[in-house]
Amino acid sequence: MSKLFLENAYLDVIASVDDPLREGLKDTPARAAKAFHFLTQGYNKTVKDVVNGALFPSDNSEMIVVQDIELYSLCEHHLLPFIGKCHVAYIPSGKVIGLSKVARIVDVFARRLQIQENLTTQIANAISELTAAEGVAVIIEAKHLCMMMRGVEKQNSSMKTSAMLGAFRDNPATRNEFLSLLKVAS
Ligand SMILES: Nc1nc2c(ncn2[C@@H]2O[C@H](COP(=O)(O)OP(=O)(O)OP(=O)(O)O)[C@@H](O)[C@H]2O)c(=O)[nH]1
Ligand SMILES: [Zn+2]
Repeated sequence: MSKLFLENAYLDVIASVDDPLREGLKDTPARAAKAFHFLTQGYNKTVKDVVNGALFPSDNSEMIVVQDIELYSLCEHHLLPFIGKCHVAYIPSGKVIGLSKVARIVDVFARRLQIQENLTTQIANAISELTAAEGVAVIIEAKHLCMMMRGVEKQNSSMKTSAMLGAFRDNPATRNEFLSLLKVAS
């Protein structure tokens, strides 16, 4: 989508409630277009690009947990933010992934228009495909502004979603180990 198209769209949005040419608002369409482009940058990225080949051979076959990855996304129903934390675990099978790349993969999918359930599954599937791990688990805990600052206006509820693949789905002991590791660290 062209930058100008987006700026004009924001101009119309602002004009529906205020004078878009008044001093305080005159640069807002350009700023808002830039911000929206940033918030949806995941559409311009692929997992392969962000991982940049950072997969390393390893004999380790124990659970690896990356916890409390901050997450900012936009709900596809209202275009309002949902904000929270993502926890990722995997059991490697011959290779491990660069630590920062786990967070980068989260952002590839979070920086799109999303519902939390699909975001969770997409992250898990991407890590599974990339690493061919024995198992992958993803948990997201998030608060949705569409439920807080409008609509039902509940300030304290949050949603937890999970995706469990491979050993995490098949083996309750593996799943429990992951859940207790999260508790120990929090
Ligand atoms: N399952 C799920 N629902 C979401 C997510 N983000 C927003 N929603 C919900 O999407 C639903 C859209 O419902 P609609 O009735 O079409 O829209 P609405 O009239 O704005 O609904 P209210 O929010 O209840 O005022 C709402 O229940 C939202 O809470 C998400 O990530 N997952
Ligand atoms: Zn919403």
